Amino acid sequence: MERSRVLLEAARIIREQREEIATLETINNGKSIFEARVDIDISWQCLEYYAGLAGSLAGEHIQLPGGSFGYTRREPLGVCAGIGAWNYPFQVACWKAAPALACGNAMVFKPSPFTPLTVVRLAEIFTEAGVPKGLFNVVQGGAATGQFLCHHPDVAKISFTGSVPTGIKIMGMAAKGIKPVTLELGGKSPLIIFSDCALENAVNGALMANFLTQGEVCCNGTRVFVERKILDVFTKEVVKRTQKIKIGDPLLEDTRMGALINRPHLDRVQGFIKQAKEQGAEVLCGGDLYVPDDPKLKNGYYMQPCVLGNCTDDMTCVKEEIFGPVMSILPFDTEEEVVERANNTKFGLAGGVFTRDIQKAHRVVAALKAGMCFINNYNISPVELPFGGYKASGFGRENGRAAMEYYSQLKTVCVEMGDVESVF
Ligand SMILES: NC(=O)c1ccc[n+]([C@@H]2O[C@H](COP(=O)([O-])OP(=O)(O)OC[C@H]3O[C@@H](n4cnc5c(N)ncnc54)[C@H](O)[C@@H]3O)[C@@H](O)[C@H]2O)c1
Ligand SMILES: NCCCC=O
Repeated sequence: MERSRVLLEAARIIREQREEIATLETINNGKSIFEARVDIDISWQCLEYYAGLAGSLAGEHIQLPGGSFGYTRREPLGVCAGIGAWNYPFQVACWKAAPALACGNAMVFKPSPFTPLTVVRLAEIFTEAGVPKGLFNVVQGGAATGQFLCHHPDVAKISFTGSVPTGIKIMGMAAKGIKPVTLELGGKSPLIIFSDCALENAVNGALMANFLTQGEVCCNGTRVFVERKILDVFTKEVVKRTQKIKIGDPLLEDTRMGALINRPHLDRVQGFIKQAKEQGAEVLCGGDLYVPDDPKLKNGYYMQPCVLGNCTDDMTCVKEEIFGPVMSILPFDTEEEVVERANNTKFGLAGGVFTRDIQKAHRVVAALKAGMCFINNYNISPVELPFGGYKASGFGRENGRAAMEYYSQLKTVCVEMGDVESVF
């Protein structure tokens, strides 16, 4: 209950300072202030949620013959290392810190060197809220600092959010120390639009699935499978809406797409579009650099959100995570065919389906090999729901009750009520 009170106080301070933290996050990452506010809201909700669970950590009582019994205790792991990506800097830190602290652990958090700012504010807020000195710590740095944390003998667990190649290295380092690890990695998720969907919702869902945070979202539904019967009408509407997305200064109220994280990443995303064209995809809209009118923004890392048509499953843009505002549209004819194609990927983070047929919706998500599935919506993040991947997208879960298991360990106590019968 004491941990709960401190987390609730931290959540209250975040709510109170929402605007200031959101502004800092926009400067940190380049996402629109509109979205940064949502991220901050999800962050304080996460702290409130785990404040609610902190007092519920409990074990089991198990009866044994002759009045003996056993019981289990959920105990903290110790010092947990959190290593974060740059796309949701404050939110990722809260998704790790809240369950870690609720379970009684300490955390050392390393943000991405591209977004060092807001997690420092989180540490200050924890201190103001009453988190004891040294319980939540921030270290800045890149790969070398991350490696140091993973190898450190006092670190008991590693919770990592980032790319698959780095995830592989983290798992290797964790293996050397026999440390449990949570891996929240990348994706190339399918979004399946059946012809019996509510079209406007499906179009909204496709935009949500592709263009939040400049498309730099791990669970984005970037392979948009559309039933051929509605391919033209759906595509036309998606293109029309994509062209209306307001790009520019992320601190302006009406901006809905800000700047990508840095020049090399922007060049990488542009490279994927160039390759898509070479492989036969058609750019239906966007894809070019965007130069805002404001002269102070002219060297910013802006691009127009892009919709690709004429895509096939073997194209690089359909197989690899682009992590930018690029949607690939793929027609399909039957449910069986689309499920098979949707699952034909090394990733398994998320998936979505739009249909009015509720039986079909549940049948399809049951068949998807993905950890986070949406029916008739996409990319909302209720903190009550466990989030995490299948296959190369990682394992372990953040959010929901499930995360408590990943930040605690189970001790079993066996209690003898009779005499000891020795076999010797
Ligand atoms: N599944 C999820 O919840 C989730 C959420 C956000 C982002 N992501 C993924 O993250 C990726 C983008 O983020 P990124 O470019 O920051 O990823 P990244 O793997 O390059 O870096 C992630 C973090 O790991 C650190 N790091 C890099 N090399 C390291 C090493 N050898 N040892 C220890 N730490 C090291 C970085 O400094 C950074 O803090 C995308 O693939 C995206 O899908 C996943
Ligand atoms: N809504 C946050 C999703 C985290 C993945 O990038």
